[in-house]
Amino acid sequence: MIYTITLNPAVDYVVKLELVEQGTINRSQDDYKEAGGKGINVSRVLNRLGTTSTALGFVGGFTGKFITDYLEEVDIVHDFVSLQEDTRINIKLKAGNEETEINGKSPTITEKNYNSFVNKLRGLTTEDIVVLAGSLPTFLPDDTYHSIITMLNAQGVSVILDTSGLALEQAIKASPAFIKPNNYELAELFSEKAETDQDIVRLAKRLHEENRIDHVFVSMAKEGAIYVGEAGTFKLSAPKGQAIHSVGAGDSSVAGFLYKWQQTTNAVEAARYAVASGSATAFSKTLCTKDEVEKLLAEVHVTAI
Ligand SMILES: Nc1ncnc2c1ncn2[C@@H]1O[C@H](COP(=O)(O)OP(=O)(O)O)[C@@H](O)[C@H]1O
Ligand SMILES: O=P(O)(O)OC[C@H]1O[C@](O)(COP(=O)(O)O)[C@@H](O)[C@@H]1O
Repeated sequence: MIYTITLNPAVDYVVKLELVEQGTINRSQDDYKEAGGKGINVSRVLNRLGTTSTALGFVGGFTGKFITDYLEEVDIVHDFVSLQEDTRINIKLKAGNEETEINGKSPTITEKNYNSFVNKLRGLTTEDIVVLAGSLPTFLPDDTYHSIITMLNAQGVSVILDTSGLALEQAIKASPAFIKPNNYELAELFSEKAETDQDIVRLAKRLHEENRIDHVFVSMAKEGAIYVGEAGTFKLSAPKGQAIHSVGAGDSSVAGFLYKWQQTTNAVEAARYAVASGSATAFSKTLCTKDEVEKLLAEVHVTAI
């Protein structure tokens, strides 16, 4: 069974307009709300690809209810711990071609809340895969993912990780099976430039070899991705197209990789599917559908480097 963990979910409030003028009233041309947060997006895309998963983490208040109602509507099983305070709202502003994000602050998570959550992971086994994705709520320490991965590795569970900053820096020391930093997150992690393919390959190889991470998938938005892992080192081009809304593109890549890896255990095919999934989301108003992904697959060119 696949479990996605979103410790800091969000209602994404997407607002579209031509131009934002500071210090005056702006009116949106289109706006809508999405059940978001990285693990939840992974569950949503897996669901669209035809794979079931259970969404775990914390939700609270009317925004939390919005998320659980939505998941129930689309038949995604969830088992969140309920919080007293509201789940955050993240503002995703698309003004012309420019995307600006204001991610809200997290609700309070008590020790009791956290322990209830961890207890849900104790029964997982080698049959299970866990996706840990997104930022950590401010109430949890930077080594939270590190502790969860250590615990799950000891239970024989495969862990996929998509996070950034200090949470990522700590978590990689516990050797998750797969990570998906983007090129900026990779540069931040090593406090080094990650501008050329050579820079990215060198840093990704360090993660693969020194941190014993089986699959390192570095996403690079419209430049596609670089994969370093047991299967070798590959550059994957992204299909060309009109980016409509790229929020969730990274989460779609994670879901795409996992979906194809489960079917084939072929890392190159999984990486190709990951790029097509990310691009299909970037090219649509919301998260990708299976049809949209499969139409783009032939446009992802894989080169061994
Ligand atoms: N403008 C774009 N054109 C084509 N593909 C894109 C574009 N933006 C994102 N993607 C696809 O989505 C994937 C993830 O995007 P990226 O922006 O790197 O992730 P994140 O959202 O995690 O920062 C890329 O590897 C690529 O396949
Ligand atoms: O947990 P974080 O890092 O604040 O990110 C949360 C945001 O990321 C998203 O999951 C989108 O992520 P990506 O664009 O990286 O795929 C949004 O749904 C959510 O608002």
